[in-house]
Amino acid sequence: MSTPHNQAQKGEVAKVVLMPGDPLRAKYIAENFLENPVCFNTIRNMFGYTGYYKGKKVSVMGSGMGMPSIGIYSYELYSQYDVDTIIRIGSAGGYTPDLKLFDVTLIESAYSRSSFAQVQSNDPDDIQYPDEELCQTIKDCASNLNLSIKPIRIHSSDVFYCQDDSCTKDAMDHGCQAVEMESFALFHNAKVLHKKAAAICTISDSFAFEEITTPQQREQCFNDMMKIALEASIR
Ligand SMILES: O=P(O)(O)O[C@H]1O[C@H](CO)[C@@H](O)[C@H]1O
Ligand SMILES: O=c1cc[nH]c(=O)[nH]1
Repeated sequence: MSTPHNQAQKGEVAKVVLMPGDPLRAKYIAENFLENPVCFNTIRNMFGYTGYYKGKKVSVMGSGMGMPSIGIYSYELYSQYDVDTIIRIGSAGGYTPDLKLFDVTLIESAYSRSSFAQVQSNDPDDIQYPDEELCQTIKDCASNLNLSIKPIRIHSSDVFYCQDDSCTKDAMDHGCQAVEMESFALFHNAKVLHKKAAAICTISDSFAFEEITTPQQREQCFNDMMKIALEASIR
């Protein structure tokens, strides 16, 4: 079997998939954290790998940027590859000055003005939620590793470059502390397919101060988030 977007055969993908937006972040994790990683997808360079972490089978695959992209990959993983759990491991822009570069956040809810949920299943909710038990596991793993993880509400935006700050203001009025582009759709797909999803994001830049991480850092330096997600994936 294969799909138009994923050439993996059934059984080549683990029950748990870690999903960064950047396919090169997926490659980095596979090559640096997994034992015996095998690449199962190269279509559109959306690399996917399955290997072993502490003896347990784990997959890692890029989602691409934005809700249409993660919408396709996550739907196929859940519905055609029998994946139970997807943990997004993303980057996010901080809205508030208390979120510093490299802070690791746990997404406890995702607010969006996207039509993704409405179009996908007539779901009018503008807030989507991750799996509570999985979030608790992630918090426990962070604590066991002695790493800090900040619970936040994320803004899942359809637009990276906005013409003015009205979209940011609206999101902050809805309690969002940072922005990314995928969690809302991932949580929605998990909900309609009765699967599990969570998201961990590392702060890569900020609307409150000038500093910014480089593309290379976003690919290879978010190791705390990667370790927490890997530990959670085998629990
Ligand atoms: O680093 P990733 O996981 O791609 O996440 C964030 O980075 C991209 C924008 O630069 C968007 O996909 C956003 O959600
Ligand atoms: O979507 C994103 C991700 C990181 N930083 C941003 O400003 N937006």
